[in-house]
Amino acid sequence: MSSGFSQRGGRGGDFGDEAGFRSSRGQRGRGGRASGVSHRGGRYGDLDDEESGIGSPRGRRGRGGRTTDLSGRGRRGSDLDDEEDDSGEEVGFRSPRGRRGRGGRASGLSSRGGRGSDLDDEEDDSGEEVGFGSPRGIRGRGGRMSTLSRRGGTESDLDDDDDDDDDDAIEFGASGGRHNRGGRAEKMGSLGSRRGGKVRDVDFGDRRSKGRKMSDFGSSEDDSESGEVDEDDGPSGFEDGLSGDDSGQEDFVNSAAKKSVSSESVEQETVLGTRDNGGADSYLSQRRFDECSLSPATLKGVKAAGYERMTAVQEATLPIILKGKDVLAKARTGTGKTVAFLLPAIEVVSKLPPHDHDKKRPPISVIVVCPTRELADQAAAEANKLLKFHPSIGVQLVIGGTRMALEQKRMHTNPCQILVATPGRLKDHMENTPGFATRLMGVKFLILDEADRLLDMGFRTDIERIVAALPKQRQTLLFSATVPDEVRQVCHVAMKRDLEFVNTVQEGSEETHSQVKQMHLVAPLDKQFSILYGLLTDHISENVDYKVI
Ligand SMILES: Nc1ncnc2c1ncn2[C@@H]1O[C@H](COP(=O)(O)OP(=O)(O)OP(=O)(O)O)[C@@H](O)[C@H]1O
Repeated sequence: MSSGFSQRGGRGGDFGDEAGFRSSRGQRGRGGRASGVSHRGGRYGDLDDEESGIGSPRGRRGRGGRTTDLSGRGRRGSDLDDEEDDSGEEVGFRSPRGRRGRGGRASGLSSRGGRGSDLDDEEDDSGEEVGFGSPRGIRGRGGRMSTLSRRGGTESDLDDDDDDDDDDAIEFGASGGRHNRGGRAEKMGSLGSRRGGKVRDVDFGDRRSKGRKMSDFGSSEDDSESGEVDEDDGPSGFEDGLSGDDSGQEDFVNSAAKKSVSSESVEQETVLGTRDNGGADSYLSQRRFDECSLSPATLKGVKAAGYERMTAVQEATLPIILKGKDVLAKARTGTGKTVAFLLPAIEVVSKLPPHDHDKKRPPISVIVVCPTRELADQAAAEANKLLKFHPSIGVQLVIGGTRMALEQKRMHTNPCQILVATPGRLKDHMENTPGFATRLMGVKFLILDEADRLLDMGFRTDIERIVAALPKQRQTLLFSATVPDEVRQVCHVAMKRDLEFVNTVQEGSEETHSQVKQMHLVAPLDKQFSILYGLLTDHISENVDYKVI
């Protein structure tokens, strides 16, 4: 699981005195184990932080902890003097678990692309006291406390016995949905099939309901012609289901989803605190992997990886992919896409005739193209995990930023059937690595992960070149969080006419999966950065697989 704090566009001060920020774990949460805070388009100014009592969400009284290197540019961006403050001012930051934290440990945050802020944590004598309350309503020492609504409410009530002046208030709320007082819940349920249209629509039932079968698969109707098509001869189901703008498409594909959503409302669990595991597996469907036609070795790998039940995306796409169909899956990040496309890919490779060892190198059978190195790295790691009981299948990673010669050597000495790559580097190998283009003639499976992002990042030409260099007789999967025109155009170029569109994103739903915990905070502008800093620091120190956006 990964997480990220998203602050798009660097909107920090829209709330006047009460400037709020909201975090959403994994919102378009790429970048994997990033060790940095990336501020897209946002700039932080220099912040003078009066006594910054940024405590741990766990509430350790982390006074005098490690200080910080807060800069991607190698400079010290933050000086936190965590001294005892006897001025009377106390900025408190309450733990989600109700314990008070002050001071707080800090560690190295890098600020990629953004400007590091200077945090001067000086004593302040203003007498201001700001408390950061617990969601459980336990009063923070010396500070205001927050009573946080547990049900999907993002607005926190700050009960301040002493002071009604909201200017100083720091609120901390949480929600599976933004500003979601009513507790909107993500739901999933039966997967309907648009017959003839090849547009599948995940009907979002109650994800949190227990013991109920949630997904039902409609049969895949597939009698249209196959084979790669020209750009002007697009996939038929695709045209049926996806013409027009994105919102229109969603209306089309989600009508069933809308119906079921309106009929049920689901109690939102507390999402404060990243380790409050209350609904940890709520994103899983009831369908188990062993109900799928996976080989015993693959199933053993799945089990060894700790997966038993499928996520919604896996449940919706796996059976179709295993039938050999091209699939365009609209799915959000962090929903289990990687496993969804790797398992069928592994199955395809495992069924291929054994490699003739007289030949120099086995052909590459699967190509996974990811937009970033981190994502590629994650996908390769996941593949290795799942391949535990397929010792003859190898995975290689080719990504920018590493020495090509090294990759060439590795590919030469370690034959691989599954290649995970970023587009630029893959193209480089196609053009410059002897024998590589020939090995690509064996490709049976092409996966374009996060296609919208690949295109956003300007990889369209590279993708088209890659597609053109691969055999036409292959299966192609395209996963994307959104399906704008450009993605559709790539589908036309790269996929078969009878592709199936599987939409696992509920119309109007948040971009982020409900399983991805979210919280928001309303704080005075001058405290925002220090609070964010404390949150991130704590999060990073406690979550090995953190992801920061
Ligand atoms: N069926 C499952 N059961 C339990 N955990 C799962 C399952 N499928 C995937 N996971 C875990 O969920 C997390 C997210 O999965 P994954 O990385 O595949 O999502 P993703 O949609 O590909 O995300 P990203 O866009 O960040 O790559 C991973 O830690 C993965 O190990």
